[in-house]
Amino acid sequence: MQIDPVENAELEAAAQLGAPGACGIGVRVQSVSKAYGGREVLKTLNVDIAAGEFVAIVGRSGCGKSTLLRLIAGLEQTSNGSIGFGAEEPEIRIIFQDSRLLPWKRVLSNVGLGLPRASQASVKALAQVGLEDRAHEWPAVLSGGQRQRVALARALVHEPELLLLDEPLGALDALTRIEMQQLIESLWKARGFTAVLVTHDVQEAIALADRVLLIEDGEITLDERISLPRPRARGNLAFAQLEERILARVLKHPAPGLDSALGDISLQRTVNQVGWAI
Ligand SMILES: Nc1ncnc2c1ncn2[C@@H]1O[C@H](COP(=O)(O)OP(=O)(O)OP(=O)(O)O)[C@@H](O)[C@H]1O
Repeated sequence: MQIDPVENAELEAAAQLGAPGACGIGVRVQSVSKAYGGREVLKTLNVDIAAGEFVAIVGRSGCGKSTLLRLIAGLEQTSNGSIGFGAEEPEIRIIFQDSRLLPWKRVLSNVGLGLPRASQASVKALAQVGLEDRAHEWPAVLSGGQRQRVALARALVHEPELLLLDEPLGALDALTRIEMQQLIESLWKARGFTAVLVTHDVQEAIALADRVLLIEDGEITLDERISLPRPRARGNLAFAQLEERILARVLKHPAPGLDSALGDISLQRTVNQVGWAI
């Protein structure tokens, strides 16, 4: 993975942004732009992510969320600007919407991919995602949610300092999705890594993140700090108001008054128990 190093002073600053996590690293995105074939997808983006912070990125389809994640992961190069980390050789892992497990390897071997041998660490990581009893099965017999748990274990086994999540729960049913959100939050709290989550689901972003970033027209146009106490009750009034406000912002409609907002919320909750997707 190719990482652009930042200057020492900047590294320290990035590492010290906000409350440092137990083993998270800071990220500094500085004047980053990305173009494909002359079409600019990201325009001079600037954002600092503190060590141990949980940041969610939302925005309409095609706005550049996954592109930013791939740039942070070092899977693609920026057209301009730089991305720096609070460590010289950061341990970065990325999880996608599909688990990308190797079908010819059993669950435990998938978790231990890249490690010299199936180790205690793989067993422990599998236990942390609640799948220790499925270690010797094939990925094909697991449910979609279980496969994503294995993908999570495969990332955790490397003790990531930065975990990038590209719509990892997008294909899951409503209940599994909420269970997975809780699992991700508990692992993040226990391990202290920095997390960057791309999601279409505003409710998911608010449930999990310390900050929600909105990308529009290749720029970050909203950087909202979420100060609700954790764990966050989705039915709570403050949660619902925030969700309404951010969604209105994403859709570029003015947020309605509180009364009508609450009416809409209860209606939409009945229709869609997961939350509002963009
Ligand atoms: N390798 C590529 N070559 C050309 N264009 C690309 C490439 N990767 C992404 N794009 C374009 O960049 C834009 C942003 O894509 P990106 O996948 O980052 O959007 P997104 O916000 O993650 O979308 P979605 O929510 O639908 O996944 C899109 O218009 C896409 O077609």
